[in-house]
Amino acid sequence: MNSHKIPKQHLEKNKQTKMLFTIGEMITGAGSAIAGLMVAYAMFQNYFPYDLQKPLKRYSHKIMNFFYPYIVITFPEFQGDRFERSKAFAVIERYLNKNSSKQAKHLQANVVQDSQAIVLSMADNEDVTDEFQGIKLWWASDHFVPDRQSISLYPREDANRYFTLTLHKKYRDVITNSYLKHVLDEGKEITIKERQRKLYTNNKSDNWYGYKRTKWSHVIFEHPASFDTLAMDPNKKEDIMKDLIRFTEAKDYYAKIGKAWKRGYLLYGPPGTGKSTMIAAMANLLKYDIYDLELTAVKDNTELRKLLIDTSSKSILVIEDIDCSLDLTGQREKKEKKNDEKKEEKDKDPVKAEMKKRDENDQSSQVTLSGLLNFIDGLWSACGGERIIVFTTNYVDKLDPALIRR
Ligand SMILES: Nc1ncnc2c1ncn2[C@@H]1O[C@H](COP(=O)(O)OP(=O)(O)OP(=O)(O)O)[C@@H](O)[C@H]1O
Repeated sequence: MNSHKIPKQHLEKNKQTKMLFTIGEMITGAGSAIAGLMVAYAMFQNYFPYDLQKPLKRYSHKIMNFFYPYIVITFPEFQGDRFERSKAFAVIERYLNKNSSKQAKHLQANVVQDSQAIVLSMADNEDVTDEFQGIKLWWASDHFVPDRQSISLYPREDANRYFTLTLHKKYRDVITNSYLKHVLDEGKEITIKERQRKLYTNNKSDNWYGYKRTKWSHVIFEHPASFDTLAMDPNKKEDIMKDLIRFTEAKDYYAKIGKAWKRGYLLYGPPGTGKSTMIAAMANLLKYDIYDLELTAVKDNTELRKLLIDTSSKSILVIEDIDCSLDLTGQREKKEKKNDEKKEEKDKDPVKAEMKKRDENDQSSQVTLSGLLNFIDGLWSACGGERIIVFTTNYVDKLDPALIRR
């Protein structure tokens, strides 16, 4: 018997050709299936009664959901009246940044307000994976174009970006309870780290309302002072730095002992001995903003509270020259004395006394010591979270003991 042996090389080549053939067939098959589906969908849209389309779509969606084991959560970039960018979207963008810059091949570079660096985020149709407590999750970025044709002044009307998070049904609780909080916390942390730090000062309440309403005005904070350049006893310097760092890491401790996450410092000494420089060094060390509160521009305790509410966390609130800003140096006795004098004056010339009173009210701040103490240590002090309050004075002996005791 004659056996005709086919060479091995030939066999391999044949095999490859066959495989290519099968893949080719598969692609052609898939292509025609998709084309078929598209034709069917177009016919469905054109010929199926419009009123029946909606319920049919709803039911098919329900059936799909029953078999589909994943949950998809959408985070749109713009919500509500669409003029304000969703804070959650911005924070998620920052969070995903760390994964997307490694995993995604197509990135989008944005200059984000208040950020000192260019923010890279994944472009549309890109996706990245994340892992949380051993659970795998998928984030994707996309956009949709609204069907309605409307004229809008809004530049992004035609491109509504959104992120989707896909997870398995069985992890729903872990993800909604812990993972999303983790994403928001970490995203916020990154945002704060990369933000351009600011130096704020309070405006008079006449500017708080109307078109340009703002309680605080700001400039970019770029003071070069640091603990390295500060001339002071190295041990004291070390103590202060450690104390500051400990404070920033003590969120749980403050929560455990039931105290507001605050820390107060009183810097005192003759003019030009480095009090302001120390504050700048503190802000640079902790990467905090500074709110320089000009107490003489604050009318009363209510305004003081409003200003406090309007500050952000991770900031140093500075009240410089507290002895000059407010008459806290034995203010109570002085007031009594003044009241006696006023009574005498009123008896003599009531019109003149009233004029004087109005004038005084216009010029001087009505912020009281108790208002200030409430601001530092009372109920209102708890709002806003992580914050350091620094007072400076040239004359520590003149201060009311109630202020120093805190
Ligand atoms: N200990 C210090 N280390 C480094 N620089 C200092 C120190 N003390 C003072 N200076 C320098 O002296 C100048 C004045 O300091 P600074 O404004 O911080 O003093 P101050 O105590 O806040 O004064 P004031 O009470 O008038 O506000 C700054 O330019 C600062 O650089």
